[in-house]
Amino acid sequence: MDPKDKDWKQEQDRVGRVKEVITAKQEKFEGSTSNLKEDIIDLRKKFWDDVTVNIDEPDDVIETYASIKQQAELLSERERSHGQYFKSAKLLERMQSSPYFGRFDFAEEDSSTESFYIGIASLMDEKEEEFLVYDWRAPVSSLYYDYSPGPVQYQTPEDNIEGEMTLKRQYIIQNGVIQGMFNTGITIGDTLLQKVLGGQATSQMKSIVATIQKEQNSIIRNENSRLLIVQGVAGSGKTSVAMQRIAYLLYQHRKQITADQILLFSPNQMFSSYVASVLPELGEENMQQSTYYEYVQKRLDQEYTLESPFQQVEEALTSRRKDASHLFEEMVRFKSSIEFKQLLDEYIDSLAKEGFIFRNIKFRKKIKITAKEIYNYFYQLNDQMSIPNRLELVKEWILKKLKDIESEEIEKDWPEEAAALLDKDDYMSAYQKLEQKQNLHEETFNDSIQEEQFLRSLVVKRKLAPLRKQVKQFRFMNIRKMYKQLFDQNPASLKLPEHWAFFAEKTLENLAAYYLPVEDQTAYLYLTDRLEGKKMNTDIRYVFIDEAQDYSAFQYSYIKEMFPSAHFTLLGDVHQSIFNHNEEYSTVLAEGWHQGQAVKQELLRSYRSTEPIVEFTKMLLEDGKKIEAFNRDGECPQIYHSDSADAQLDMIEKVARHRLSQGFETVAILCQTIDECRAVHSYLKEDLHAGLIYKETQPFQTGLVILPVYLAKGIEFESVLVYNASSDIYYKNEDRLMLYTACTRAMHVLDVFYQNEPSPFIERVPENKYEKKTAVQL
Ligand SMILES: Nc1ncnc2c1ncn2[C@@H]1O[C@H](COP(=O)(O)OP(=O)(O)OP(=O)(O)O)[C@@H](O)[C@H]1O
Repeated sequence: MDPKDKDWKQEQDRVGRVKEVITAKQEKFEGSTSNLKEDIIDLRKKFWDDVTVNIDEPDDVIETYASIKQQAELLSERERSHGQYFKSAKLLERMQSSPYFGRFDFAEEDSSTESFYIGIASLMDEKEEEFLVYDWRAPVSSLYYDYSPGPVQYQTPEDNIEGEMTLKRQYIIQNGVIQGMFNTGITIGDTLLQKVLGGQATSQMKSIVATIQKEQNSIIRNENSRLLIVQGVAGSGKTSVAMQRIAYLLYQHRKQITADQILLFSPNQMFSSYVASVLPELGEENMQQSTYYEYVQKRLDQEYTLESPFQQVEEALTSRRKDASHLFEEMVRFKSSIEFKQLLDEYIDSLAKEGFIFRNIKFRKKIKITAKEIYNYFYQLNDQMSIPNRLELVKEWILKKLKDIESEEIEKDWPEEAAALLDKDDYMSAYQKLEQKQNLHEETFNDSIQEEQFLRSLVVKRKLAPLRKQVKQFRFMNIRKMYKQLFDQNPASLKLPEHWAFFAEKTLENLAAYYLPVEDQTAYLYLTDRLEGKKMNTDIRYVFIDEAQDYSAFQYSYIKEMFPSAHFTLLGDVHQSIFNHNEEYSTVLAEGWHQGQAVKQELLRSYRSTEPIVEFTKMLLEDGKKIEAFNRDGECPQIYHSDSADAQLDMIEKVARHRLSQGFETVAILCQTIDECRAVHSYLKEDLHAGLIYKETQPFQTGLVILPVYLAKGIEFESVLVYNASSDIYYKNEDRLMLYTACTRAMHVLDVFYQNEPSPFIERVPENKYEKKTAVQL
């Protein structure tokens, strides 16, 4: 449609009217926020003036407490409202520039036609009577995403509404001016989607709210399933859908849940920062975000050197190149499986009868309670009780013993000596405490004997405090030795897998060095939790797992138990598994977790890459035929042959330079290993300013970057150069998936380089799907 059109003028006039309403609301808002701000400042300043502090009598203390609490609640209520106002003000600001992105005309049966305008938030008219804009998440808005003109229906909480859609229209509005307007047919504006997808990549993921596709909408709005599993091909919008779904849930259940009750497991920290701006852009707060590895680190980092998942891949790739034993792979596979979890369960059952390992309890270098004593106490408890319950009793028993130890120690010489060494501040605060105590007991004289006793007791209590804390944290049991015992004693009662001797040897070596590889981490946590009693998180209501194909079956089972009150959304792609867990993800896909409650959805259309790139990448897979490309034109992938390492590097340099000169803002050279990345990096001339990314903690950056494929997961680049896609590098099935992952990171252009022979996976791609080159002619 063009600006001379009559409709265009009418629409622009409407945008103008809506903007006026927004301006009026903004002014009203400013008034209320500044009042609120003043209120808050005032409240903070006068906090203590309005609180009655009196601690003379117990009743006064209670009153004082109530008064402080009331004042604090008032303050936090004002602060909350201010936060809410601030968020709404930001949304209004955004809507000033672009109040809505879509419209449809709809007539309910036997009623007249009404126009519905859809935007990032709802907007009422001046009288607060009619909707000028509907929030994209409102029930009626689903019509916009699900239907083209014709008969339609949608679901409200109460009813199913049917009717006729007579028009569907999309807008690009910038700074309050309509830049583009399209009437759309079957899918939501190919034209708009073309424009969006043809744009530049940034270091932050964008929201797709204006162009959500029908198949994506059904995932975003899925309400009923306890477990929603999405299998979506590369670039099909899984991450985008996850973010939109979170925004939808926050809107739909705004009275019941808050953003901190939603947790997203993301593949790495770089990815976490990549998606961090999507929700704020939609006026919502960010959910909690963590990588699984961060969770493991929080719990085990102090005791062990932990292998990161990326070190695990790197290790696997490097040892494979050295042709190291396939037994390593076998071990990782076994330890990631449910069979290992079952083996641990059997082992834990056996510990209920014998074999538990405790630590001696020492105080001032002397053993006060021996491990044997604790052992005897533990096993004389009723064996019908669970292990955690018995340990709870053991803990109480030890704490009681520590009380006796405290009394004995107070009478010894050392506390007196230590008391003499207390520094002035400590001494003064002890003295004040004592005085307070004396006052409370209405004793008016200063008793020096009592003072000395008080100081002794203070010193002993302080010295015992860390030990008490450790006991409360169950540190009196030796998990490490019990994990070790499983491997070095091979308990006869357990059914051990083939190659166990090899697994045991390697595990014992690692434990001796206080090194915990990825495949042992979940097992170790599981053992700890089963013994101590599970650390469940019942606050979290929704768990999202992105790159779900990279989690092992054992991890799934563990995560599921960790969040018993949560609904789960898993988003993954079996074709992008580079941690070798794709079999398990296939099992999760096939069986689900919660029998009968799992819903599976497939996304087959790829939006990220141009059609020629998708047509090429799908042929890399054995079963990629059903992947559909979105019709976006572009250059054919270029495949460069070279006959030496230097020639290849030389070509890479030239092509990277060319891609940058074409104006691409994000250009990535993807390699299999970090060593390769380093080699490429040191070859490139300095004026290219290539960034080397070798750690997952580095932030996403624009310009030219070199990184291993496994760190590029979930992320996209306008231009991708794949280094060394040669027959000796990408040849096994896992390599096929890695090559597919690498090539599917490209949005607009893809260049693949190899030396001597190309990977067999490239060879099977029909030659009309790419352009073969032996030299760089630009
Ligand atoms: N409906 C849509 N409208 C506009 N852009 C979309 C839409 N769906 C997906 N995209 C875009 O396609 C690209 C890929 O999306 P996203 O990263 O969410 O896919 P993915 O399935 O998670 O990919 P991968 O598994 O390959 O990491 C992004 O640039 C995203 O903005």
